[in-house]
Amino acid sequence: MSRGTIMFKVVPVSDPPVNSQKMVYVRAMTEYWPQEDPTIPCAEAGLPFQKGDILQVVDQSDALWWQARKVSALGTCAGLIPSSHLLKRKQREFWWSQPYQPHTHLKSPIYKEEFVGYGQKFFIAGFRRSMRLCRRRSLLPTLCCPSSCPRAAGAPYEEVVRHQRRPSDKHRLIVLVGPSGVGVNELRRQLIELNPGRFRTAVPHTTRSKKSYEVDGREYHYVSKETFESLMYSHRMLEYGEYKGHFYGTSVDAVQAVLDEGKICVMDLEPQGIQVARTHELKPYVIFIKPSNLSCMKQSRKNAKIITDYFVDMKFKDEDLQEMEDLAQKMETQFGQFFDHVIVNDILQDACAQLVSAVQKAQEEPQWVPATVLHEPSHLCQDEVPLSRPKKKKPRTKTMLASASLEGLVQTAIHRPSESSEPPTKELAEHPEAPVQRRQKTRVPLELETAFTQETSSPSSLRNENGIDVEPAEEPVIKKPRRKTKKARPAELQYANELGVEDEDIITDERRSPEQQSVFTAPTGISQPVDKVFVEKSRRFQATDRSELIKTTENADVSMDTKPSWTTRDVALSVHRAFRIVLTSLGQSVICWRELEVGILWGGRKQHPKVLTHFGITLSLKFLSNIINSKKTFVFSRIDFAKTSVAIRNFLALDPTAFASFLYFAALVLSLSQQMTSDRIHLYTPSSVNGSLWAAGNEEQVLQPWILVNLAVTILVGLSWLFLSYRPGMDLSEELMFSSEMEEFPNKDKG
Ligand SMILES: Nc1ncnc2c1ncn2[C@@H]1O[C@H](COP(=O)(O)OP(=O)(O)OP(=O)(O)O)[C@@H](O)[C@H]1O
Repeated sequence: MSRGTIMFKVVPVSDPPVNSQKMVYVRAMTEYWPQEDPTIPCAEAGLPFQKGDILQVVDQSDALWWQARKVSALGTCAGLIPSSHLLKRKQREFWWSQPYQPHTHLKSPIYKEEFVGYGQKFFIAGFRRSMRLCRRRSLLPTLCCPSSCPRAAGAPYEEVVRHQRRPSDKHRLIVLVGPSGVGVNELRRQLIELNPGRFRTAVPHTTRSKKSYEVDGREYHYVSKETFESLMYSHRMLEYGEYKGHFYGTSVDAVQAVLDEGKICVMDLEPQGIQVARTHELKPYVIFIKPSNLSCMKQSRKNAKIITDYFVDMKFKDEDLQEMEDLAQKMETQFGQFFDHVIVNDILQDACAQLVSAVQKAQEEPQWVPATVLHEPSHLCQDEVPLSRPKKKKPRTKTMLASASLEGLVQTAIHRPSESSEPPTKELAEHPEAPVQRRQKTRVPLELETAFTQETSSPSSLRNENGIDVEPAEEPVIKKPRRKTKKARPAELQYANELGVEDEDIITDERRSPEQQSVFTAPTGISQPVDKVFVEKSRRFQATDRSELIKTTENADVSMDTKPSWTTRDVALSVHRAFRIVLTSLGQSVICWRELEVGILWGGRKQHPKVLTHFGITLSLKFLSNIINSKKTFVFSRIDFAKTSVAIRNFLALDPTAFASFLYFAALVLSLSQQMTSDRIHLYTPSSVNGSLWAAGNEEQVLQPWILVNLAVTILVGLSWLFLSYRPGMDLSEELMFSSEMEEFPNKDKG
């Protein structure tokens, strides 16, 4: 259907296989459908791929369109795929064209502590606490997650190499990922129980204090908050969270310790944490545990229980299963490219068998691993695919490399990181990729990027080897902003950064030599910082003048509003304090009322002299004890009654606070023993009156023990108040409200 001149580019097949030296394997981090891409020069020649597919890139000589085939179908013809740079650009354009969607977070981890195989000789700590009930609480899921770094997330291809672990190497870390409730912990537990000598989990760190039955390094590593924070900030934590005011997390070193023992470390991670774990030292193998379909799950989870925060076993409801399925889908969409293996957990035994076999394969069979992980400690926010250009080796090595490359098997020892930075070999210099450097400095309008078959008559344009019309390197459009950039560099760069201009958008004077230019990163489409930036206003993006925005930023009062927002904890504390004030006031009011009562009774004593004299004395005593008793809320706030053993120990050690509390407690019990008499006194009517609770003549008999008990109560309360005055400022109630740890007990099902 094309008109005008059609130009074909015919490249002779070089000897032997096409560009074998440039054969690189990549994992697709996104999907691509050529039939839906209007910019592809020939949709039929396009190679569709999905996230996670491993592609063999056989030709990268074109800046925009590479040729590749799927490793799963190496016998087929190579097809066209967008180059890394072009695909990234397409992704950005696609992103901008999308309506605004608030970021949805996946759940974040918290930790549960649990014995496994109760009565057996090993512990498993650090199991996640189910988020089902407690997820509504405010947690601090501050995951240090480079995947949230848009640059890392945006890399469309990731270079991978085939890696076979040598028997002398440490084992690869096994990471299990899955939606809450799918059975991640169950499978891990089963795997470890199967062979505790071979599999282990990493011991997590916590900032909470050790319980009496715990051993440091067994359930947890107990560390100070400062130590924990330093681990966090030095990126030594694979993931961490806060629960009940304490930090919990699993460190790289804890995993390393298991691997150093020669065991296989099995841990579960939230998908956001996978990127952090992808290091040279851990080489994680990620297994996604996926729920089966709803009807199967209803059947298989008929008797399963959800372990909740409160240790109440609950059955799965339909909506739980639905939620699990939805979450699994979201995880797959967002993080599927990082999964090395997927296991559908339907029949538990089957899933467990699959897990054992997958773990075995991960350790003993060749696998595709990210090149960065294999070469050196990873650079977490590395944006582009490293895309090293394999160096042309001397004949002997070359054969070895070529054959290894062809087999798709490159050993660690062969593939050295230095290769990417090494200067090109002679052969490379002989066949320079057509003006690579010029392409780097050239801005190709997007519409021209696909103009393989179009003719252009622009006299000022050059034509690159692909027949793409490009503007010459010395073209003024490029030069102008470059000079400008140079002049206004400090301020502009600062604003540029504020406004999210990426480094690659800024033209500098540096000219990269073709030697440094990786064929993979051919940055043909370098853009310039434009005058307009898109700013989100009223839930959509609108173009705004960059200079205006800078002015606004300058003029705006940028002082941060550091006013802390109210947390649930603050509300609880305020309510507690308010209650304390109300209770105290109430106590004072009761005392006033007593005073009034005594007054009234004394006033009427002529009528009932005997009884009322007793009343007067006893009520005065009661009045005194009430004054002191009104403080009892505070007395009991000085001791943690939940920890009875500690309280008794303190009492025996004659700790004044514990002693005072026990005296109060005794006083309380004594006063309750005479409560009935107290009620009769309150309802006193002379025995002569019809319906009186008092029999004539026995008032004294009833009142005698009442007076004695009240006397004892008053003495006890007085004494305890004396003891308390040793430590007047102590009040544990607020602390206990939040920091009391729940005493857990073994789960029946699992015990
Ligand atoms: N295939 C299965 N068939 C039947 N029951 C299962 C299966 N897999 C897991 N279960 C049960 O489902 C419940 C939840 O499993 P588990 O605690 O392992 O989930 P999880 O993925 O670790 O979730 P969470 O992170 O919320 O703790 C457990 O009672 C477990 O025994």
